[in-house]
Amino acid sequence: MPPESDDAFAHWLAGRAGELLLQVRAARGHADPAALKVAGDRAAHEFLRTELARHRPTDAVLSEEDDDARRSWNGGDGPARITADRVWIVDPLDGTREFSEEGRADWAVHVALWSRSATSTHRLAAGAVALPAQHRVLATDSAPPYPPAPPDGTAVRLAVSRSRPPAFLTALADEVGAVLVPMGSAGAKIAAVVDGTVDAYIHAGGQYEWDSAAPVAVATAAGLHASRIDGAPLTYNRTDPKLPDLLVCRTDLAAPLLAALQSRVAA
Ligand SMILES: Nc1ncnc2c1ncn2[C@@H]1O[C@H](COP(=O)(O)O)[C@@H](OP(=O)(O)O)[C@H]1O
Ligand SMILES: [Mg+2]
Repeated sequence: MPPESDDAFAHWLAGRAGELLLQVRAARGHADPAALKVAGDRAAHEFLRTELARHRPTDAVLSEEDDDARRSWNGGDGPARITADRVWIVDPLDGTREFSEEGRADWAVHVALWSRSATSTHRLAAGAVALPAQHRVLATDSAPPYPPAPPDGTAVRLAVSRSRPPAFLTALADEVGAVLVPMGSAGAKIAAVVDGTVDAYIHAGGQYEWDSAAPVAVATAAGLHASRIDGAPLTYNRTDPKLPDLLVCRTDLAAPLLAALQSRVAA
């Protein structure tokens, strides 16, 4: 039986889905990357859906792999999650592209619980990010420590999408004296901020709630800054699941990075 508390359950779910993904990867190999992506997405999604239905039958679920997941609900009859008090926001396989590439470890499983009664602005009551190929799970049930500050004089290391980096980031990096660190998966990038491998993660131009919910729950549990790139709070379980940009960083970097982002956001 899985653990009872929501935090520990999220940790368990993400870890088990991650083990399943490692098995799918080992069994299928990398000869057909497109088929491997589909098999991984489906296996992790079905596992999460089944276990959530079994152990949290009255909670709603928003999963990237649901047919209508990307739909924006403007009035009318929305899905149960819109009025639900508790919604699991899951990305069964974040960094699908990297999962299909041999040897890469920058892909993740995201499991977050949004709760209407949570007091934080993002209302994420629990979260877990499994990094199966890195053999670790970051989760709110084992609050990660705040990352160590790098030695003085070290350039700011800025994690950025490998495949869809925001166009303005090269100029922004020049402005603040940062180096860009391309990496796959929002979860893997935020995990790299949590463990101090990089100092910040900036994304813009498109993403959905499931791409950031679980990693943001873990990052804020560690005391890190997480917001939209204009400084507004990240909010979840909205009628439109698009959440196209974010900044996650050490708190001492939030003000200078938001200031540098301000002109780009307005542009
Ligand atoms: N412009 C965009 N529009 C929609 N989704 C985007 C996006 N840029 C990144 N993402 C999503 O954010 C996640 C991390 O992206 P990246 O690895 O490029 O940093 C990926 O999730 P999935 O792998 O779950 O699809 C990717 O699809
Ligand atoms: Mg994703």
